[in-house]
Amino acid sequence: MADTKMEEHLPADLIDLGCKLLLACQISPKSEIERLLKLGAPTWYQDEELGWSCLHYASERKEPELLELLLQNGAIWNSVDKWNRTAGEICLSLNDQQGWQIIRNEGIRSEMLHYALAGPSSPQSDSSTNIKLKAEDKTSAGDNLTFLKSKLTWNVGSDGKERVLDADGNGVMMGWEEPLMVEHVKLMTHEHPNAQPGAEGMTIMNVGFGLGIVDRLFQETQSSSHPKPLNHTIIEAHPQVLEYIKEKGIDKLPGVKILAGRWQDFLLNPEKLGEVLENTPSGMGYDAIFVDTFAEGYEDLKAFFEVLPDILEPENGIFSFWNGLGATNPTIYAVSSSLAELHLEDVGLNTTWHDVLIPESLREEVWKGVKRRYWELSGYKLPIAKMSLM
Ligand SMILES: C[S@@+](CC[C@H](N)C(=O)[O-])C[C@H]1O[C@@H](n2cnc3c(N)ncnc32)[C@H](O)[C@@H]1O
Repeated sequence: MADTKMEEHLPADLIDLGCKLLLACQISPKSEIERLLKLGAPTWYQDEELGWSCLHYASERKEPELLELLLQNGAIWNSVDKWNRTAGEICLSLNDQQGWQIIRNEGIRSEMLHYALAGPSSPQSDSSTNIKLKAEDKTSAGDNLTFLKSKLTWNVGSDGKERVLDADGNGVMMGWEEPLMVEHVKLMTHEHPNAQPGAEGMTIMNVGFGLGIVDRLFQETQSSSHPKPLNHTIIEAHPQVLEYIKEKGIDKLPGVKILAGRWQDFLLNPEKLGEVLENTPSGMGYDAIFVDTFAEGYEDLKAFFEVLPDILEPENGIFSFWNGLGATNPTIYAVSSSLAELHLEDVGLNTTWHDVLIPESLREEVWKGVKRRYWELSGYKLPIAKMSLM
């Protein structure tokens, strides 16, 4: 957004061209916009009043070629206005599916390119145009190691549901997510051969205990006719959550094994990986793996994807994860979900998406007393991924 301090350092003629481009994107023909771009008009420039970029203004015109022209000339697909809306949201509000797809596709292209250029082992590189799927702060919600040292509080929210908050008042796990966890568990277990009557039971790995909702559901889905999990491994890193697990006797349940530490300590360390696979019959990998941690970003999730071929049972194994990154904005959420699908494909997994509606009532009451709202959408995209058969 054009802030006055920044403008002091910009050449006056660049600011002038930026303002002209914003105006041209509202009222001028494409030829005039092309002329300004040739003169070097900055496509990243945003006005002060609304925080709108040339792409926001152009989105109101429903002219696909104009959006393409601006994107080809460096317009930033995910720059947000004062209300956290990208140009994609302007298209959605005008029911312009074509315009929205152009912006979303540019998001996917640019994010994939970013990761391809960053390479598999480079440090967390970043650029102003790529999605900030990780807060850049060192507070508890933005940094995993800070979070793991912070003090947690268990309480009941005004929606009557239990929740865990971190030291800064951010929701680590909130009871409103239970219906979504129910869907995850259903889709991961119902059709699996090892969960059918008479079968031996599934081998399950859950990363991140939180309130233990998903773990309770994994135990409960097995009825008198369906077997309980044969093995249920939980990886959890926060010392207070580990205490809570002991207090509740979760670690004493048949088949349950607690691995105390970060998932990175177990799964990215070849010596420990053997220990993790010992829990599965003939070391072939888990039947179901679910990941839902806290204060981790897309880079961490992608690193998790990369170990899946070593830990997921290849024939019928099912992987799913809490799909919460970018969920404060529909366009960014769509791009981050597609990015995950493409990166899962890179490691040999096919993803199907299940759309789950989140009722309005669940979206309001729950946030009282919580510092940072992490969910703004009416729907949840639930991923189910399996090894693709060659
Ligand atoms: C959102 S909660 C999980 C909620 C859980 N799915 C449920 O149904 O209640 C996240 C959990 O992940 C744990 N965690 C965070 N980072 C972790 C890491 N790197 N490795 C293992 N556990 C982690 C947190 O301590 C917290 O208990």
